[in-house]
Amino acid sequence: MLKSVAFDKTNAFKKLKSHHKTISPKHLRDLFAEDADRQRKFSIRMGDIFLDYSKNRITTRTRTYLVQLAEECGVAEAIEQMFQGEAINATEGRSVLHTALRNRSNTPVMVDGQDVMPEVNEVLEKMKNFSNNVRQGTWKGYTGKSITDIVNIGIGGSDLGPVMVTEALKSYAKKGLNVHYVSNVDGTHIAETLKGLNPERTLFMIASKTFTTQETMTNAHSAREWFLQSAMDPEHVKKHFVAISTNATEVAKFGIDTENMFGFWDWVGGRYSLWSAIGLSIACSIGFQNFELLLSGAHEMDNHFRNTKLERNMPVILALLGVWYNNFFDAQSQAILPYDQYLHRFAAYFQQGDMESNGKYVDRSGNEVSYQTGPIIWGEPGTNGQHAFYQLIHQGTKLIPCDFIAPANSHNPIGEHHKMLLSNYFAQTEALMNGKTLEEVSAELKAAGKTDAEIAALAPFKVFKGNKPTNSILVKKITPKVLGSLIAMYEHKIFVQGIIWNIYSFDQWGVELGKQLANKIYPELQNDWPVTEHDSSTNGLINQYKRWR
Ligand SMILES: O=P(O)(O)OC[C@H]1O[C@@H](O)[C@@H](O)[C@@H](O)[C@@H]1O
Repeated sequence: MLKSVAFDKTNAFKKLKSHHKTISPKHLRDLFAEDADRQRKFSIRMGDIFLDYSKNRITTRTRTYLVQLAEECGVAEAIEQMFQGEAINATEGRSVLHTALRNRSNTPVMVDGQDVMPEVNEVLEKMKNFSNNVRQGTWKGYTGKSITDIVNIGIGGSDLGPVMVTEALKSYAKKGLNVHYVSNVDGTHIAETLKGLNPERTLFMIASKTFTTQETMTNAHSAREWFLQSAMDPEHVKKHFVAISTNATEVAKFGIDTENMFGFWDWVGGRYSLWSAIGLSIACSIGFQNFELLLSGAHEMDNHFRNTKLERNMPVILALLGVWYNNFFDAQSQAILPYDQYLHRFAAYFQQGDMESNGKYVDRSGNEVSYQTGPIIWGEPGTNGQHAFYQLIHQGTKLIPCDFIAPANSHNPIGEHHKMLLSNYFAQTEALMNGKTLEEVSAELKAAGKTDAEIAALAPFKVFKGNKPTNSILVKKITPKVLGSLIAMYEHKIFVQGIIWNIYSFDQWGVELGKQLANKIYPELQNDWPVTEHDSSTNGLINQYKRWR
């Protein structure tokens, strides 16, 4: 069991609270001026990933206190408890072992006295054979033709991870094999996806841990109907539908041959499941060898996380910096800004990863917390974001800590593009840190020939206060291995923050209420009678809908 430590009652918290008073008036520019060695002190390299966290509002003393906070909150013990398969997801009574899915060293991982690695490897072997067959064209559809299109039907963790990785590794994708993702219960999603697809050459992957999720099952049934309009015979379903699930009974009920079912286990959380059979569409797209490299990259980060002392530990440091801004500077959000078009779904992926994990207000003792927990995660790829929302980051009133991610090498080294992209990447964190003073602005306006009166009128609008904290994560190239490490880095960051905030990061009860109410309202939409049993707003909306439909 994870111990419950009142985060805001720790000694380190108190120290940080008073230390914050000395740090908050300081400008990052001064912190750099005071210490020429700052980058060396505040950076970590692991393999092909370099984290520079020197542009944060910290000193070595801040780091010492933050590390003490992690120690007092039991981070090191919690890490071991997770890796060793303890049921740390207490409210669901489950272990949390996505790390076992990528345990390339194959050491035994025990759950309830049983080593899970043989089963993990068995499913990987099945994924390997299947993905090879699809890619080589030996898996045939009902008319003997090979597969050209895969449609993964899933939502939440059964969609976001596979989409993000497939997009991120598109340059490794097999030509002539297109992978599509359908998640939304809005019929438009499946209708638009199926337009132009040939049922003889389309393979559906129904990805759902529970195999009961309303959106996924509705889309899966519509896909089967679409398929049977051409194939006619339900016998053909088995050549075009596979399932990825923990629920064999429901899979069989749907009519999918359990031979074509890829299993995983309840100790894999949905939002941590891309490493399991949920990643089958990824393996088909980039090939199983590359999928294994993705696992290896994650495993490398797992080892770093498990074996590196806290102050040199990338996920731990990222987590502590997040806590620093969230709980001492009252920052509400955290931006993830990848300077890589292939990572265009990266922030969206970690929106679920982080917000579903740490969006909790009850601590591990069952009491309401008296401090802020998980931040709002958001972001878009640079440089698009620069021309959209960076204005607010630079000159708005909110403090937004940002992670800037970029590869040193592009998969598409066309002309000067990558150098331009990276010059923006470097420039933004520099600008956010230094800002631009009134003197600098005035001198610039003077040089441009403005009069003193014009300068006085215009200058205030052109001042940038700076002192905006950023992390720079520079990687060699977005390869499957590097991507695996990056994802695992963020996963563990979320874990550490959950431990420190004394909440349970691996359940998601907050998604249930809306589902329950939707199930109650659904039958009410079957007739034209006005509804009266809700509040006046909900009644009014439903009745307006009924009048208009
Ligand atoms: O994979 P299934 O069971 O369809 O769940 C899909 C998603 O459902 C949501 O309500 C959340 O609970 C997510 O964590 C989960 O990934």
